[in-house]
Amino acid sequence: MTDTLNPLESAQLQIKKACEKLNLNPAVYEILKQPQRFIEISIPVKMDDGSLKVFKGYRSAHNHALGPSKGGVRFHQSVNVEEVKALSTWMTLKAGLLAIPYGGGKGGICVDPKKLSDRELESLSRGYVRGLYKYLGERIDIPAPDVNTNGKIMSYFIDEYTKLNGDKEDFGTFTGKPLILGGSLGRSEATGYGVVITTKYASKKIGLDLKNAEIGLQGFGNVGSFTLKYLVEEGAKVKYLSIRDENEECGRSALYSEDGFDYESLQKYRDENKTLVGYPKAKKISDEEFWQTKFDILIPAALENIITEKIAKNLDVKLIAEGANGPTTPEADIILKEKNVEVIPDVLANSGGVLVSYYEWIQNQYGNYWSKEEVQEKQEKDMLKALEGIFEIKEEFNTNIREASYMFAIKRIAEAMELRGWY
Ligand SMILES: NC(=O)C1=CN([C@@H]2O[C@H](COP(=O)(O)OP(=O)(O)OC[C@H]3O[C@@H](n4cnc5c(N)ncnc54)[C@H](OP(=O)(O)O)[C@@H]3O)[C@@H](O)[C@H]2O)C=CC1
Ligand SMILES: O=C(O)CCC(=O)C(=O)O
Repeated sequence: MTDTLNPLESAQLQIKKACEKLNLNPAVYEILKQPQRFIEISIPVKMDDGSLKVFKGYRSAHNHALGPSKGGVRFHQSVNVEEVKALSTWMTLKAGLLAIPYGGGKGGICVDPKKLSDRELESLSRGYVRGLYKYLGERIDIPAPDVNTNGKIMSYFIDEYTKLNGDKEDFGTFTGKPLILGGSLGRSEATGYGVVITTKYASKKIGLDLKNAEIGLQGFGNVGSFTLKYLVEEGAKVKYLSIRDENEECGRSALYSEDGFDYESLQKYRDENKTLVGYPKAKKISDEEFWQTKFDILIPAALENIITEKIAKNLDVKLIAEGANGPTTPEADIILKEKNVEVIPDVLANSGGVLVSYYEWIQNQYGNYWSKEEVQEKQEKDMLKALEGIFEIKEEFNTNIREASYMFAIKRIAEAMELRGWY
């Protein structure tokens, strides 16, 4: 069997299985298998050397049964149509399982932003909004950060959007903004914090002691870094970290620290060097050694299709928490199931990001801002509610966490679609 590596097919397969298990009207799957709206744009950018480059941009609004579309914008050289569609599908499920009033959205630009100057990046970001602004809005479609985008990009987005939208300062049209532009405390931390909430919950369910667990993490960006920070706050140690390493043929290597990594020190090194390659307080190990390590918990928090069939066959792990979107291929997922590895799926594990984006959107509507403690307390409460509902379904249907999460989310989305007369 070869890995298909198509994230949209993978999302469709998972939805189909959940719909069948719930014995839903086949119309539910027919509606959910494709986005309701998909837009492709070309963005011309005048480069610093005087030349012109045209970049491809996309925005997918998967399903608006529960409310406006919501989801991040990714700047990466591998962004493509299928990927954006799949990512928007997963967003619909995240909103469904958290019971927040959104549909799924996602966007991206096919670009390696590390190769652009600050001016080129700003021009590209503004071009993205110029191409799409008619389809964005706090009641239509609400973008946020994802891979290689951040509060600075959201600031360009909001500024360009406001200019094109008759100077209406609808700050709720974008989330993940800097605090001064209506961002929420706790949003930067939210996805990693949520990964830790779900990991702690699932570890307890399967009798794993987080404090003594052997933990491997991949990625030290927004999600990976805060996952590490909050794991350490829980008293856990992360000793293995898989990183991007362009000196290696496979593009990756890993770091090993006997005493466990320290968040501040990694962050400082990465800020100064723009990479973790050469981090002095750890031993470099190969990508191969990383995947051959016996882990209790493995947290992929970088990109999709990382855990392939080949990797899954050799993995020795008890629990996987998918911090990234789509890190496990469908074939690998079958193998993990056969090996009784528990997997907290992306739609649950990393749903803390969109949850706190929702809080940001609420705060923008009221112009009234919450403390970080209030945000995190509410995040924990809302995520525990979803976890409890999902684990009830897991037990009732004797299934795994991925399928139970899909079923829990789809039940709510299907009900909304039926009430709206869509089937
Ligand atoms: N940000 C959010 O709120 C949310 C993000 N997600 C998902 O989480 C994942 C990570 O997103 P986010 O943290 O925001 O993105 P970032 O761009 O902040 O970080 C990505 C990280 O992955 C690393 N990386 C890239 N390629 C590889 C590789 N081949 N091997 C190992 N590490 C690699 C990057 O390293 P380097 O810095 O060296 O390039 C970086 O540390 C994505 O799948 C995203 O969709 C899901 C929900 C919400
Ligand atoms: O905060 C958001 O709306 C975006 C979150 C996101 O893109 C994701 O969960 O993948």
